[in-house]
Amino acid sequence: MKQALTIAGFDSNGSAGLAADLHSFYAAGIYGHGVLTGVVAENATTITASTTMSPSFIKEEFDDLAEFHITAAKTGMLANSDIIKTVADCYSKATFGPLVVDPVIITKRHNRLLSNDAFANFCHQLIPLATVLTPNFTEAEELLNHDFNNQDDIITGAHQLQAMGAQNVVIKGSHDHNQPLIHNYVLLADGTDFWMDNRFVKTNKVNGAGDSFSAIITAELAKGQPVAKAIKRANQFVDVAIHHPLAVGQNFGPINHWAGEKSFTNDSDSIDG
Ligand SMILES: Nc1ncnc2c1ncn2[C@@H]1O[C@H](COP(=O)(O)OP(=O)(O)OP(=O)(O)O)[C@@H](O)[C@H]1O
Ligand SMILES: Cc1ncc(COP(=O)(O)O)c(N)n1
Repeated sequence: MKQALTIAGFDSNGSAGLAADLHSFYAAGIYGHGVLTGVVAENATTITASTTMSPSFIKEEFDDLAEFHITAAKTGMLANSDIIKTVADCYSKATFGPLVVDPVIITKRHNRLLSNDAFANFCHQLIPLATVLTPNFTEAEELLNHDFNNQDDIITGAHQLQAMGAQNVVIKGSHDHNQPLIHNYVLLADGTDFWMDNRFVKTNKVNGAGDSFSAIITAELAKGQPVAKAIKRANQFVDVAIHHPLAVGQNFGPINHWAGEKSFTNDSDSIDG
Protein backbone atom coordinates (compact mmCIF):
# COMPACT_ATOMS: atom_id res chain seq x y z
CA MET A 1 0.00 0.00 0.00
CA LYS A 2 1.43 3.41 -0.99
CA GLN A 3 1.65 5.76 1.99
CA ALA A 4 2.00 9.54 2.28
CA LEU A 5 2.35 11.94 5.20
CA THR A 6 0.85 15.32 5.95
CA ILE A 7 2.49 17.60 8.53
CA ALA A 8 -0.29 20.07 9.24
CA GLY A 9 -2.83 21.62 11.57
CA PHE A 10 -6.33 20.30 12.26
CA ASP A 11 -9.25 22.54 11.36
CA SER A 12 -12.29 21.69 13.50
CA ASN A 13 -14.78 22.03 10.64
CA GLY A 14 -12.86 19.49 8.57
CA SER A 15 -12.71 21.52 5.37
CA ALA A 16 -9.03 22.49 5.37
CA GLY A 17 -5.71 21.48 6.89
CA LEU A 18 -4.93 17.91 7.93
CA ALA A 19 -8.51 16.70 7.38
CA ALA A 20 -8.57 17.97 3.78
CA ASP A 21 -5.19 16.33 3.19
CA LEU A 22 -6.39 12.95 4.49
CA HIS A 23 -9.61 13.22 2.42
CA SER A 24 -7.39 13.91 -0.61
CA PHE A 25 -5.00 11.01 0.07
CA TYR A 26 -7.98 8.65 0.42
CA ALA A 27 -9.51 9.95 -2.82
CA ALA A 28 -6.20 9.35 -4.60
CA GLY A 29 -6.03 5.77 -3.29
CA ILE A 30 -3.18 6.46 -0.85
CA TYR A 31 -2.95 5.60 2.86
CA GLY A 32 -2.43 8.82 4.85
CA HIS A 33 -0.40 9.49 8.00
CA GLY A 34 -0.48 12.80 9.90
CA VAL A 35 1.99 14.72 12.04
CA LEU A 36 -0.23 17.21 13.90
CA THR A 37 1.35 20.67 14.34
CA GLY A 38 -1.61 22.51 15.86
CA VAL A 39 -5.38 22.80 16.10
CA VAL A 40 -7.64 25.64 15.03
CA ALA A 41 -11.19 26.09 16.31
CA GLU A 42 -12.78 27.15 13.05
CA ASN A 43 -16.30 27.43 11.67
CA ALA A 44 -16.71 27.61 7.90
CA THR A 45 -16.06 31.37 7.97
CA THR A 46 -13.36 32.18 10.51
CA ILE A 47 -10.93 30.94 13.15
CA THR A 48 -11.99 31.66 16.75
CA ALA A 49 -9.07 30.08 18.67
CA SER A 50 -5.91 28.08 18.03
CA THR A 51 -3.18 26.18 19.79
CA THR A 52 0.05 24.50 18.69
CA MET A 53 1.79 21.23 19.55
CA SER A 54 5.13 21.42 21.36
CA PRO A 55 8.31 20.72 19.36
CA SER A 56 9.00 17.67 21.58
CA PHE A 57 5.53 16.25 20.79
CA ILE A 58 6.06 16.83 17.05
CA LYS A 59 9.43 15.07 17.25
CA GLU A 60 7.73 12.14 19.00
CA GLU A 61 5.18 11.92 16.16
CA PHE A 62 8.00 11.80 13.58
CA ASP A 63 9.86 9.13 15.58
CA ASP A 64 6.73 6.96 15.74
CA LEU A 65 6.31 7.11 11.95
CA ALA A 66 9.84 5.86 11.23
CA GLU A 67 8.59 2.26 10.93
CA PHE A 68 6.22 3.08 8.03
CA HIS A 69 7.17 3.05 4.35
CA ILE A 70 6.18 6.66 3.51
CA THR A 71 7.12 7.70 -0.03
CA ALA A 72 6.07 11.39 -0.09
CA ALA A 73 5.09 14.09 2.39
CA LYS A 74 3.68 17.61 2.54
CA THR A 75 3.61 20.49 4.99
CA GLY A 76 0.62 22.70 5.83
CA MET A 77 0.20 24.99 8.85
CA LEU A 78 3.51 25.26 10.73
CA ALA A 79 2.53 28.33 12.78
CA ASN A 80 5.88 29.45 14.25
CA SER A 81 9.68 29.31 14.05
CA ASP A 82 10.11 26.50 16.62
CA ILE A 83 7.77 24.21 14.68
CA ILE A 84 9.46 25.05 11.35
CA LYS A 85 12.86 24.23 12.83
CA THR A 86 11.59 20.97 14.36
CA VAL A 87 9.87 19.85 11.14
CA ALA A 88 12.93 20.73 9.02
CA ASP A 89 15.24 18.80 11.40
CA CYS A 90 12.96 15.76 11.66
CA TYR A 91 12.26 15.67 7.94
CA SER A 92 15.95 15.89 7.03
CA LYS A 93 16.68 12.86 9.23
CA ALA A 94 13.72 10.81 7.96
CA THR A 95 13.40 8.96 4.66
CA PHE A 96 9.93 10.06 3.62
CA GLY A 97 10.67 10.82 -0.05
CA PRO A 98 9.84 14.07 -1.91
CA LEU A 99 8.38 16.96 0.10
CA VAL A 100 5.60 19.29 -1.06
CA VAL A 101 5.75 22.57 0.87
CA ASP A 102 2.47 24.50 0.92
CA PRO A 103 3.22 27.86 2.54
CA VAL A 104 0.11 28.18 4.70
CA ILE A 105 0.47 31.81 5.74
CA ILE A 106 -3.03 33.27 5.66
CA THR A 107 -6.45 31.65 5.14
CA LYS A 108 -8.97 32.70 2.53
CA ARG A 109 -10.86 34.53 5.30
CA HIS A 110 -7.72 36.48 6.29
CA ASN A 111 -6.71 34.60 9.46
CA ARG A 112 -2.90 34.41 9.78
CA LEU A 113 -1.55 30.89 10.34
CA LEU A 114 2.19 31.71 10.23
CA SER A 115 3.63 34.30 12.61
CA ASN A 116 5.45 37.21 10.93
CA ASP A 117 8.72 36.46 12.75
CA ALA A 118 8.74 32.94 11.26
CA PHE A 119 9.19 34.09 7.63
CA ALA A 120 12.99 34.00 7.69
CA ASN A 121 13.03 30.47 9.12
CA PHE A 122 10.45 29.34 6.59
CA CYS A 123 12.57 30.70 3.74
CA HIS A 124 15.93 29.40 4.98
CA GLN A 125 14.99 26.06 6.55
CA LEU A 126 11.95 24.80 4.69
CA ILE A 127 12.01 26.12 1.13
CA PRO A 128 15.36 24.40 0.40
CA LEU A 129 13.73 21.05 1.31
CA ALA A 130 10.84 21.54 -1.14
CA THR A 131 10.55 19.19 -4.08
CA VAL A 132 7.47 21.24 -4.97
CA LEU A 133 6.56 24.64 -3.47
CA THR A 134 2.90 25.69 -3.88
CA PRO A 135 2.27 29.29 -2.75
CA ASN A 136 -0.89 31.05 -3.76
CA PHE A 137 -0.51 34.46 -5.43
CA THR A 138 -0.50 36.43 -2.15
CA GLU A 139 1.81 34.00 -0.35
CA ALA A 140 4.35 34.21 -3.20
CA GLU A 141 4.25 38.02 -3.01
CA GLU A 142 4.72 37.88 0.79
CA LEU A 143 7.61 35.41 0.59
CA LEU A 144 9.37 37.59 -1.98
CA ASN A 145 8.33 40.87 -0.37
CA HIS A 146 7.13 42.46 -3.61
CA ASP A 147 3.91 42.70 -5.62
CA PHE A 148 3.17 40.92 -8.90
CA ASN A 149 1.64 43.28 -11.47
CA ASN A 150 1.67 41.07 -14.56
CA GLN A 151 2.52 37.57 -15.83
CA ASP A 152 6.24 38.42 -16.26
CA ASP A 153 6.37 39.29 -12.54
CA ILE A 154 4.93 35.86 -11.70
CA ILE A 155 7.48 34.09 -13.92
CA THR A 156 10.34 36.10 -12.36
CA GLY A 157 8.92 35.38 -8.88
CA ALA A 158 8.86 31.63 -9.53
CA HIS A 159 12.51 31.75 -10.61
CA GLN A 160 13.36 33.67 -7.42
CA LEU A 161 11.62 31.03 -5.29
CA GLN A 162 13.56 28.37 -7.19
CA ALA A 163 16.79 30.25 -6.45
CA MET A 164 15.83 30.08 -2.75
CA GLY A 165 16.02 26.28 -3.01
CA ALA A 166 12.64 24.93 -4.14
CA GLN A 167 13.13 22.46 -7.02
CA ASN A 168 9.71 22.97 -8.66
CA VAL A 169 7.36 25.90 -8.07
CA VAL A 170 3.63 26.36 -8.64
CA ILE A 171 2.29 29.89 -8.14
CA LYS A 172 -1.49 29.55 -7.92
CA GLY A 173 -3.37 32.26 -9.75
CA SER A 174 -5.11 35.21 -8.18
CA HIS A 175 -8.90 34.93 -8.05
CA ASP A 176 -9.77 37.95 -5.97
CA HIS A 177 -11.32 39.96 -8.75
CA ASN A 178 -13.62 37.37 -10.31
CA GLN A 179 -11.71 37.24 -13.60
CA PRO A 180 -13.05 34.55 -15.98
CA LEU A 181 -9.82 32.52 -15.79
CA ILE A 182 -7.41 31.62 -12.97
CA HIS A 183 -3.84 31.42 -14.31
CA ASN A 184 -1.69 28.94 -12.35
CA TYR A 185 2.02 29.06 -13.27
CA VAL A 186 4.33 26.01 -13.05
CA LEU A 187 8.13 26.19 -13.19
CA LEU A 188 9.83 22.79 -13.23
CA ALA A 189 13.28 21.83 -11.93
CA ASP A 190 14.67 21.55 -15.47
CA GLY A 191 13.65 25.14 -16.28
CA THR A 192 10.65 24.25 -18.46
CA ASP A 193 7.37 25.87 -17.55
CA PHE A 194 3.66 25.97 -18.37
CA TRP A 195 0.42 27.68 -17.37
CA MET A 196 -2.71 25.87 -16.15
CA ASP A 197 -5.73 28.08 -16.83
CA ASN A 198 -8.90 27.19 -14.94
CA ARG A 199 -12.34 28.72 -15.39
CA PHE A 200 -13.27 30.76 -12.28
CA VAL A 201 -16.35 29.32 -10.50
CA LYS A 202 -18.49 31.73 -8.49
CA THR A 203 -18.87 29.69 -5.30
CA ASN A 204 -18.05 29.89 -1.59
CA LYS A 205 -17.39 26.14 -1.40
CA VAL A 206 -13.61 26.42 -1.82
CA ASN A 207 -12.29 25.90 1.72
CA GLY A 208 -9.25 23.63 1.59
CA ALA A 209 -8.76 23.99 -2.19
CA GLY A 210 -5.08 24.84 -1.77
CA ASP A 211 -4.47 22.17 0.86
CA SER A 212 -6.13 19.53 -1.34
CA PHE A 213 -4.16 20.69 -4.40
CA SER A 214 -0.84 20.14 -2.60
CA ALA A 215 -2.10 16.88 -1.03
CA ILE A 216 -2.97 15.38 -4.43
CA ILE A 217 0.47 16.36 -5.76
CA THR A 218 1.91 14.54 -2.72
CA ALA A 219 -0.26 11.47 -3.29
CA GLU A 220 0.79 11.25 -6.94
CA LEU A 221 4.48 11.64 -6.00
CA ALA A 222 4.00 8.86 -3.41
CA LYS A 223 2.84 6.65 -6.30
CA GLY A 224 6.05 7.51 -8.19
CA GLN A 225 4.44 9.78 -10.79
CA PRO A 226 6.60 12.50 -12.42
CA VAL A 227 6.23 15.99 -10.92
CA ALA A 228 4.55 17.60 -13.96
CA LYS A 229 1.96 14.83 -14.14
CA ALA A 230 1.31 15.03 -10.38
CA ILE A 231 0.71 18.79 -10.65
CA LYS A 232 -1.68 18.45 -13.63
CA ARG A 233 -3.58 15.68 -11.87
CA ALA A 234 -3.95 17.83 -8.73
CA ASN A 235 -5.20 20.75 -10.80
CA GLN A 236 -7.81 18.56 -12.47
CA PHE A 237 -8.88 17.06 -9.12
CA VAL A 238 -9.45 20.43 -7.46
CA ASP A 239 -11.18 21.84 -10.54
CA VAL A 240 -13.70 18.98 -10.58
CA ALA A 241 -14.12 19.15 -6.78
CA ILE A 242 -15.00 22.88 -7.02
CA HIS A 243 -17.44 22.38 -9.91
CA HIS A 244 -19.56 19.96 -7.80
CA PRO A 245 -20.23 21.79 -4.49
CA LEU A 246 -21.38 19.92 -1.37
CA ALA A 247 -24.21 21.10 0.88
CA VAL A 248 -21.89 21.50 3.89
CA GLY A 249 -21.58 24.83 5.71
CA GLN A 250 -24.12 27.67 5.82
CA ASN A 251 -22.25 29.89 3.39
CA PHE A 252 -18.58 29.00 3.00
CA GLY A 253 -17.74 25.31 2.84
CA PRO A 254 -15.42 22.54 1.62
CA ILE A 255 -14.60 21.35 -1.87
CA ASN A 256 -16.09 18.00 -2.92
CA HIS A 257 -13.43 15.30 -2.58
CA TRP A 258 -15.85 12.60 -3.80
CA ALA A 259 -16.27 14.40 -7.13
CA GLY A 260 -12.50 14.83 -7.29
CA GLU A 261 -12.05 11.11 -6.66
CA LYS A 262 -14.29 10.31 -9.65
CA SER A 263 -11.97 12.37 -11.86
CA PHE A 264 -9.30 9.74 -11.15
CA THR A 265 -11.41 6.88 -12.44
CA ASN A 266 -13.11 8.77 -15.29
CA ASP A 267 -10.06 10.49 -16.75
CA SER A 268 -7.13 8.40 -15.61
CA ASP A 269 -5.54 8.43 -19.06
CA SER A 270 -6.21 12.05 -19.99
CA ILE A 271 -3.24 13.73 -18.28
CA ASP A 272 -0.03 14.04 -20.26
CA GLY A 273 3.25 13.29 -18.49
N1 LIG B 1 -13.47 29.91 -7.25
C1 LIG B 1 -12.66 29.08 -7.91
N2 LIG B 1 -12.98 28.66 -9.16
C2 LIG B 1 -12.20 27.79 -9.84
N3 LIG B 1 -11.04 27.31 -9.35
C3 LIG B 1 -10.66 27.70 -8.12
C4 LIG B 1 -11.45 28.59 -7.33
N4 LIG B 1 -10.82 28.77 -6.13
C5 LIG B 1 -9.70 28.04 -6.18
N5 LIG B 1 -9.60 27.40 -7.37
C6 LIG B 1 -8.54 26.49 -7.80
O1 LIG B 1 -7.98 25.84 -6.68
C7 LIG B 1 -6.57 26.04 -6.68
C8 LIG B 1 -6.10 26.15 -5.24
O2 LIG B 1 -6.90 27.08 -4.53
P1 LIG B 1 -6.40 28.48 -3.98
O3 LIG B 1 -5.75 29.31 -4.98
O4 LIG B 1 -7.61 29.03 -3.33
O5 LIG B 1 -5.31 28.04 -2.99
P2 LIG B 1 -4.99 28.59 -1.58
O6 LIG B 1 -5.31 30.04 -1.50
O7 LIG B 1 -3.62 28.14 -1.25
O8 LIG B 1 -6.01 27.77 -0.74
P3 LIG B 1 -6.08 27.62 0.83
O9 LIG B 1 -7.01 28.72 1.19
O10 LIG B 1 -6.61 26.24 0.97
O11 LIG B 1 -4.72 27.81 1.44
C9 LIG B 1 -6.34 27.31 -7.48
O12 LIG B 1 -5.10 27.33 -8.08
C10 LIG B 1 -7.45 27.28 -8.50
O13 LIG B 1 -7.04 26.61 -9.69
C1 LIG C 1 -5.50 24.12 10.01
C2 LIG C 1 -5.66 24.86 8.74
N1 LIG C 1 -4.77 24.69 7.73
C3 LIG C 1 -4.91 25.38 6.57
C4 LIG C 1 -5.97 26.25 6.40
C5 LIG C 1 -6.10 27.05 5.11
O1 LIG C 1 -7.21 26.69 4.38
P1 LIG C 1 -8.31 27.62 3.65
O2 LIG C 1 -7.73 28.98 3.47
O3 LIG C 1 -8.58 26.90 2.37
O4 LIG C 1 -9.54 27.65 4.49
C6 LIG C 1 -6.89 26.40 7.45
N2 LIG C 1 -7.94 27.21 7.33
N3 LIG C 1 -6.73 25.69 8.61
